[in-house]
Amino acid sequence: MTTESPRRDDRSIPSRRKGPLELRRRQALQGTSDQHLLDTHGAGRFVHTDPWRVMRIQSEFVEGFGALAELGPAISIFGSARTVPGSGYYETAVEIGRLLAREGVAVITGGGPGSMEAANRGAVDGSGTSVGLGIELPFETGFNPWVDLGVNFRYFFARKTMFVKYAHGFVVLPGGLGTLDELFEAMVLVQTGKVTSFPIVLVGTRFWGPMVHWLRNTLLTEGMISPEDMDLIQITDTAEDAVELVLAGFRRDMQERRGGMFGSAEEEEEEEEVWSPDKADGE
Ligand SMILES: C/C(=C\CNc1ncnc2c1ncn2[C@@H]1O[C@H](COP(=O)(O)O)[C@@H](O)[C@H]1O)CO
Repeated sequence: MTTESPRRDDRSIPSRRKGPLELRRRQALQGTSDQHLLDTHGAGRFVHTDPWRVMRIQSEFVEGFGALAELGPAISIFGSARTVPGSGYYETAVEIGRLLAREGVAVITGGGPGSMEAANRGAVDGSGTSVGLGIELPFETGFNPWVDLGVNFRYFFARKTMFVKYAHGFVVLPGGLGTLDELFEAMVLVQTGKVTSFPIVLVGTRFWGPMVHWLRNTLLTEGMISPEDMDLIQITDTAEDAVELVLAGFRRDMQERRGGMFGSAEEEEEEEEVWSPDKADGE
């Protein structure tokens, strides 16, 4: 039995061109790169590959940097997503947001409910800039209504970079695992010199006291941290103190910078003498 060759233009045979290739039958049915890229009907397998993920991660950094570049001085405030309006912690967070706003300092939070909402609320109340860096979670919570500039992240690590990069310090209210994660990440960044002049203020001596006690009486006594690591955190009970402490570092920093730029020649010489690399080598 002889088989006739199909005609080149037989429309019943799937075919398409891809650059220099001409593809037919099953070869032609394996979607184009453009289709994979543009198809919005359901998540294609391709979007779950690691190279694709890298692009998404990159875009989170690009969008975050773009959105926050012009923010000016800012403080990140953390605390439980479960703090209820009217509670002491909630009201303290509102007050901290308000006082910072009145100092012309933007408030950055995780954009969620509880203490995040309270701090954003205070920032709006104080006519300041209220930022929320949201995180995509399995249970959608969305931004709290007091976020004026919201950026949503899929990846915790990209979001965490923004909390540190665009803030001059952290204020940490009582919270759970999310808050502890944010607190300890900041402590490690300061401890390892990845960020400098970065005050971390804990609010709530009753709540944080046992943790500070454990740091001192277990981690420090067992040699897991150095005595100076205990200086990474400061602790208070009032909104006023929290704002004073967190801005003291920032103000000192600004003064030092201004001193460096506008200080007297003697001061600059003195500074140079202290930090001379030759002197440091000789030590
Ligand atoms: C649990 C509930 C909502 C969760 N929504 C959140 N939205 C944004 N950011 C969040 C959310 N939950 C946790 N975070 C981050 O962690 C910190 C609070 O976590 P904790 O475990 O409650 O201490 C907070 O600073 C955020 O950055 C609805 O009840």
